Amino acid sequence: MTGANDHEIRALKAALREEALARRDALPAQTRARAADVLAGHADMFPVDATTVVSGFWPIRSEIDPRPLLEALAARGATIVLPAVIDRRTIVFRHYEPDVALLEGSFGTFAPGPDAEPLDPALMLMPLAAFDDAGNRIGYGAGYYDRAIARLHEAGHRPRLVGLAFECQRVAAVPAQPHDVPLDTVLTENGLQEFARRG
Ligand SMILES: Nc1nc2c(c(=O)[nH]1)N(C=O)[C@@H](CNc1ccc(C(=O)N[C@@H](CCC(=O)O)C(=O)O)cc1)CN2
Ligand SMILES: Nc1ncnc2c1ncn2[C@@H]1O[C@H](COP(=O)(O)OP(=O)(O)OP(=O)(O)O)[C@@H](O)[C@H]1O
Repeated sequence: MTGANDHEIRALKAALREEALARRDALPAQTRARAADVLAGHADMFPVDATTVVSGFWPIRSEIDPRPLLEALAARGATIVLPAVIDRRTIVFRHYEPDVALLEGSFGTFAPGPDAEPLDPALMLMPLAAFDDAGNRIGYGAGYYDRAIARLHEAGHRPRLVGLAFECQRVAAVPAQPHDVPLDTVLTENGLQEFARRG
């Protein structure tokens, strides 16, 4: 890929991100609360048991709230982990237990501290800014998730990637770059959508 093309893709992604986040920010409280409940109502669609490590996230800004869904999965025995930013390029996933205090990290995120056990998720419930009908996603632009997934792939793991989002974050097409790892599934207030599994 040429430098100019890459530059154009980045600019297009930035514009799509900004527009989708503005739509997400504008959602009324009732829509958000209902969406969180709808997500939790789909917990049975995920094959988890007491051996499954599931990554969630502690919602920031206007992100959809995955916590009721995480609680439902934990009730079925799943181990929940949350992303912790450890440097400008890296997130690790740390064991989340409801009674342990979360520490505030970069960008207003909250995560378990360094005493919490790091674990690799088999099911990743991922935040996103925008997504399309092929499962391409855009995050906040830091590349944390894309790098974390690349690392898991290198270690021989193929976690199932599930984006959690509002329908207003759906766009016609996300221009994918070589490092972008597409979603297997997206779950919105309208339900689950499976994408063709690649690789
Ligand atoms: N809830 C939640 N937790 C998460 C993430 C996430 O997307 N959501 N992350 C997913 O990676 C990691 C944190 N990464 C983040 C990266 C950037 C921004 C952010 O708000 N960026 C600013 C730009 C900052 C700058 O570059 O100056 C922005 O978008 O305006 C937030 C989180 C780990 N934890
Ligand atoms: N596997 C990777 N190895 C090295 N750099 C990467 C990798 N994945 C992403 N990056 C870098 O991270 C930066 C941000 O990428 P991108 O715009 O795709 O982020 P994003 O999808 O919005 O973020 P995220 O994946 O954290 O949600 C880019 O400069 C990209 O080159």
